[in-house]
Amino acid sequence: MSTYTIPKTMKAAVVPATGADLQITEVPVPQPETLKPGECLVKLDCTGVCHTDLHAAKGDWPIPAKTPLIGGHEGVGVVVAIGAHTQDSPIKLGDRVGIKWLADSCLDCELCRKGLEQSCLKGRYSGFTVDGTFSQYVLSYVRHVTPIPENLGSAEAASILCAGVTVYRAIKYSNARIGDWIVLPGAGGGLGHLAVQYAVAMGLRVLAVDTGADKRDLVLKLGAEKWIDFRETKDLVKDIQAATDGLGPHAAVITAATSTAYEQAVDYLRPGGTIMVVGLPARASLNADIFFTVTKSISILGSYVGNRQDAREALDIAARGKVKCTFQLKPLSALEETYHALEAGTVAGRIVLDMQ
Ligand SMILES: NC(=O)c1ccc[n+]([C@@H]2O[C@H](COP(=O)([O-])OP(=O)(O)OC[C@H]3O[C@@H](n4cnc5c(N)ncnc54)[C@H](O)[C@@H]3O)[C@@H](O)[C@H]2O)c1
Ligand SMILES: [Zn+2]
Ligand SMILES: [Zn+2]
Repeated sequence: MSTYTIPKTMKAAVVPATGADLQITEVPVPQPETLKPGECLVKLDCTGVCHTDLHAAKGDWPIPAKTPLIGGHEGVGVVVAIGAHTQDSPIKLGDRVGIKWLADSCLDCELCRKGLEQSCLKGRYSGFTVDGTFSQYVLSYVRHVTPIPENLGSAEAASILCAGVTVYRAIKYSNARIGDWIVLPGAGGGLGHLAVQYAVAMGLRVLAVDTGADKRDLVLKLGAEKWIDFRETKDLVKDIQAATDGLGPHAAVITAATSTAYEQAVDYLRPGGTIMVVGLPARASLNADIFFTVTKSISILGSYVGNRQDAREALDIAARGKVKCTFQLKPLSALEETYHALEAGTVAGRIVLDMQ
């Protein structure tokens, strides 16, 4: 079902094989008459670039992405077609919606019913197991696209759909309460700079850890109270504890894409503290000292994006102006250079691609 004119081909960034260079090329647009019930076609305004897209293209994780792959999972656009015979669609033609990492799930298994739909065994992942948003149109699913609040621009909303919702949920489950200290290793990156703002909005005191003057200036402007440059400190544990009343932070939300950022978390956290495992470095395992994890009563929790409700809450907070993504808008042709910049750690905030 569509009242829009849909072209036969579109521009897309394709990863032909794991680890291969990106190709910007013309690919077929899924046509409205081929959509199954429950599927929809979204014409994208823009899409954020998450470090996850780079991990997927490089094959960093134990589960490989599909190939050829169109990556991307922070897309915002307009619904231009809905599959025939779709029952009770929560969205209509012309609605502005977001595409997040979890493209679809069964909504009927125990995990889905309990709100852990991102771990559904039938889950489909944008830019990983199904094609994502580095293209002008994307096929998605009416039950999982996220309505975008009217007063939030598409480019402003894009990175809330992955980076925002992920850190919002991680902070929510970190057990940190108003007035507590939270340390954010990776604070100057895409996830991290939003984490600073969600944490401040929740009344937490933020110690930001990252590197370089650009990221320092950004996180202090966004409300971090203290800053440590991980490349300059001689003793990270001592400096983090000194910055947080001598006892260490109550929680750590680790969004760095390197395993070194995890190494000393058990040592610097306050007894009773929580480590939120968010950053997904390549082929990494957590090495936590068991004796101190026990005697300091440390909780170590994995946190995986967020469910549909988390996405709506994270967007609502952004729409009310409490959290603003700091981004640079670039064309799709800048994706390759964006990957190099993420690898080099030189992106403060986010890069968002203009798909029009
Ligand atoms: N758990 C989830 O559901 C989830 C969701 C989205 C992204 N991620 C993962 O989160 C990670 C971050 O993604 P991003 O898009 O924000 O990446 P990014 O590259 O924008 O940010 C990472 C930041 O970490 C900093 N950093 C590197 N080493 C550090 C260290 N030792 N200490 C402190 N900071 C350090 C970098 O300078 C950079 O600013 C990626 O691994 C991504 O795959 C996880
Ligand atoms: Zn992401
Ligand atoms: Zn399910």
